[in-house]
Amino acid sequence: MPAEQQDTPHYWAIIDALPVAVLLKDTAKPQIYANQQARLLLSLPEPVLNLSDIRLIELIEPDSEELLSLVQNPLLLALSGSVVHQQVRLAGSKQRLQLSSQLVQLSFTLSNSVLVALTPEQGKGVIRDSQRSVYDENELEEALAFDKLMSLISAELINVQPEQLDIHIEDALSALGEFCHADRSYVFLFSDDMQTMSNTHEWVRDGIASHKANLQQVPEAALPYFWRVMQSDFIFAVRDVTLLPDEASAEQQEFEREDIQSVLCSAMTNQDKLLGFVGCDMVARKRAWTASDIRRLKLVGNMIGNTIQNVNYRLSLKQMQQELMQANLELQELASRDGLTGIANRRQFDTLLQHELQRCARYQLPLGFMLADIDHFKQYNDSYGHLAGDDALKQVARTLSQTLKRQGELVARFGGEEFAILVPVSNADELTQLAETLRTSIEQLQQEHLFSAAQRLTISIGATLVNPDKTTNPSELIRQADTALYQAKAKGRNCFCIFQPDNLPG
Ligand SMILES: Nc1nc2c(ncn2[C@@H]2O[C@H](COP(=O)(O)OP(=O)(O)OP(=O)(O)O)[C@@H](O)[C@H]2O)c(=O)[nH]1
Repeated sequence: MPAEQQDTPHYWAIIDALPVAVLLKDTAKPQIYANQQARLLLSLPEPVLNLSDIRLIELIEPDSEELLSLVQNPLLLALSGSVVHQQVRLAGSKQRLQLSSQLVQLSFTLSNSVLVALTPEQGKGVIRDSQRSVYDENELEEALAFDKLMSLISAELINVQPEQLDIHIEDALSALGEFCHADRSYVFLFSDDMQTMSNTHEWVRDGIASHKANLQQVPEAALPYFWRVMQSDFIFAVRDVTLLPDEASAEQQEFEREDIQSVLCSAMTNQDKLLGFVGCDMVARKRAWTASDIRRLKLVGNMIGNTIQNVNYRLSLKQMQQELMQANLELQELASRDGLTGIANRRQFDTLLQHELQRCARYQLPLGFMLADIDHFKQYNDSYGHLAGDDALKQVARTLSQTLKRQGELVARFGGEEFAILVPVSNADELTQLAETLRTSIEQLQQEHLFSAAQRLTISIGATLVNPDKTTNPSELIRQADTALYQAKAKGRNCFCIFQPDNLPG
């Protein structure tokens, strides 16, 4: 086994004894080694650390006295492979420290290592550089331009409509690719069960091949090393993919297939859950990713991750609302139907009658109303049984409904074996014709009823025609139709009567 794959590098004894605080990380491995001086300076109990231990070290920007956020944390940036030279102060200490990092190719290792030295301000660090600021002038201008562009894109993303989301994400990716001088930039999302990842959005420089179509539902097993590093460090920064360790052979093959020389990916998270990642590839040449590249990538990743979450929340809220509305409609429908016959029930009828009376009063239209009642239904039940009675009710309901098909016509179960019928007729003749049609439609069913005069199932109908005004009372209409029905029963059944104001029951 090569030396750099063992738990502690064999050259460690030399670094451990240095009189300067040094952190060392092999870029291909998650562990970070702190030498004796670093352990003393940073109060670290163990020499082997991981990135989460480093996140706990609070650093302060000594001029502004501001606590450095995770995104600006120079220790994390340095250990992720960026070259950093920056003054910092440890929380709780007054001493200014010079934090300097360097990527080194140690002759006895295969991959790159990052050396981070923390030296007192006046001291001479082993890898201390000239006193240059983190950014040179060009970088500063680029950083400003990028930030301006991002604030424009993020403003548009705040209330982005779901159908516009892809365009805005692609804009952000193209800005990221251009400013990081990359050849490709992209977004991958993990499936909910974290078993696969899919390339959802991509930007490619002119002349560079796209691989998006082949990168759908890529299983964890296809890129195990990448998956592991991403889950533990939330960042995957590789300057030269040929220097990846042996355990990353699957990744090396995939990078080769896509002609990738350098790659940089940063996780998109929501409350510590990995949603996916945003990344950049170098195809034409290698690139030692800078602190600015990482900052940009994290910014774009956060922006896209938050927007996707936001759109998903809004979509699921909308879907929930629609489901609720649908359930409500179904409930309303259920509450307005008669359970046995399936036609409108009394409650629905009352609402519609009120509505029709008002409509006809407004437009000065006549309204016809009928009550239809099955003849000798008690005897039908008694002779053929209650279930046969139920079937007869269903059959009558279906026949009446099928006979009345015109707009505005309504048949409802009024109660027991009685049906209420609303018809927008224009005169008494029309009402008479309709009543006769309904009566014969039941008679023609030829449903046996030996205890009825016609020897078959029949109905009697009481009908009335009104010219409603604002004062017309629904119960008056019902009373009139009921009076006419009583007359039809008295006349011998299987017939209809139209209400006449002077025809009082007798
Ligand atoms: N099977 C069944 N019968 C019902 C239902 N609702 C009411 N009935 C029956 O309908 C019958 C109505 O009887 P009555 O009001 O005496 O009238 P009728 O026998 O039809 O006599 P006329 O109306 O005078 O011709 C009763 O026996 C009720 O039990 C129902 O949902 N199913």
